[in-house]
Amino acid sequence: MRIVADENIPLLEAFCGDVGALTRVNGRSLIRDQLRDADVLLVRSVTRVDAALLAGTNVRFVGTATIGTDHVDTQWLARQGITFSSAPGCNASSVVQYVLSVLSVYLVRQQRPGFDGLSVGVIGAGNVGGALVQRLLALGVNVRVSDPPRQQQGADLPFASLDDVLQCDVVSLHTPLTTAGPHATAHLLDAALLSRLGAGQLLINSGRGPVIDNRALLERMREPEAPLVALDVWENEPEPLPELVDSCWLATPHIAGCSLEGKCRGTEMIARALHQWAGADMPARLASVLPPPLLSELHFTDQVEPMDALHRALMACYDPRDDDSRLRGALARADAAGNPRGAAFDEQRKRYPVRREPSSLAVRVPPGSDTAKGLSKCGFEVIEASKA
Ligand SMILES: NC(=O)c1ccc[n+]([C@@H]2O[C@H](COP(=O)([O-])OP(=O)(O)OC[C@H]3O[C@@H](n4cnc5c(N)ncnc54)[C@H](O)[C@@H]3O)[C@@H](O)[C@H]2O)c1
Ligand SMILES: O=C(O)[C@H](O)[C@H](O)COP(=O)(O)O
Repeated sequence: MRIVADENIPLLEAFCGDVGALTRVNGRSLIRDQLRDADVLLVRSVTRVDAALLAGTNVRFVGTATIGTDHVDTQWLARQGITFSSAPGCNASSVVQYVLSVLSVYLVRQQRPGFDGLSVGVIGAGNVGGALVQRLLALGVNVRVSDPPRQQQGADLPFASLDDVLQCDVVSLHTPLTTAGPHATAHLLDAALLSRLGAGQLLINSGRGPVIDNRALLERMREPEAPLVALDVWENEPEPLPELVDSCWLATPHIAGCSLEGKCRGTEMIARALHQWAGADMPARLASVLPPPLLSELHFTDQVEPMDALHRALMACYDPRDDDSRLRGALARADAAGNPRGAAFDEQRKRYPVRREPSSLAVRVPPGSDTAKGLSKCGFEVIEASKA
């Protein structure tokens, strides 16, 4: 079996080496000629998988190590009898970590005492948005959810109208990108809806870029009383509007889901599907290839304010300002050298530093304290000092 795979899917040799011979490729520039002898194609979100790429090839299995599937023409694959598999939920906790860290920096910036009393509107409450809602409710946040499909299914969530959701202090987008059907999300936030957001509000998009009309957002940000904006995803990646990047409070290169754990889960999920399709037994290797949890030096005493401890723990694990400054620096260097900005954007993703999720960080705290409770609610491994 010949497997062609994106060079940015980690650990494939360990997980799929027994199924076939692996050839690594740049997923962004992949063309049909490179798939002549391939039976299997494994991609990330940067490869458009459709008739233009696959017609006339022998590829019979396509896997994407991602949650999102908008880059794959699944209907065409089904018509051709090509098996398709994705990795639902694989990096959901990584995206939740990104949002919690962004919120924590926002709270400090706005000089708010903590999560308690903050209102957050979540648009799309599936694997990512649903997990975020549970974390936020546990932290005492006033959460409002817009997710018409889940509301129609009778899910138990604090549903509200889109109008009400847009009045929250923070609005966070977690829908897939869809262009058809009653709940299509392409340009869901258009000029009219963006005009309802005002100064002091924060808009976060870590779903898919085209869910917000990026030109309309740029126009809105040029007007008075504009909201703060944190974008991880963009229209026309890897070449977002330069002025939009400049106007954002936090600009990151589509890395919200890029924790080490999230990437490894993505690999494991498509490897499992591939083994099943090939009729082979899956090697149980994830535990042995993942680095162990960090042995943290973080240690909080009775003196620390719970919100201060939570902020410091979140930042110790992941500070989105680091990704923001790396992206801006890379784009500025590309501009100065006359190099393409898209290559600089992609390079930030390819060379992304190892990022661990809160569950991998052990924090020592006084037993039974509010600090212990807050850290647990954000998913940290809490060691109460008396037991340490
Ligand atoms: N930035 C990143 O690195 C990153 C990482 C992971 C996922 N994502 C994106 O996040 C998206 C969501 O991930 P998920 O795992 O939660 O997907 P999911 O399919 O589990 O959930 C999506 C939710 O959106 C809801 N929805 C659909 N149309 C809607 C609409 N018009 N308005 C409101 N809600 C709507 C669905 O009912 C569903 O509950 C993915 O499709 C992917 O595009 C981005
Ligand atoms: O949909 C997803 O899972 C994420 O958007 C994905 O992790 C990020 O894109 P990628 O690194 O796979 O290109």
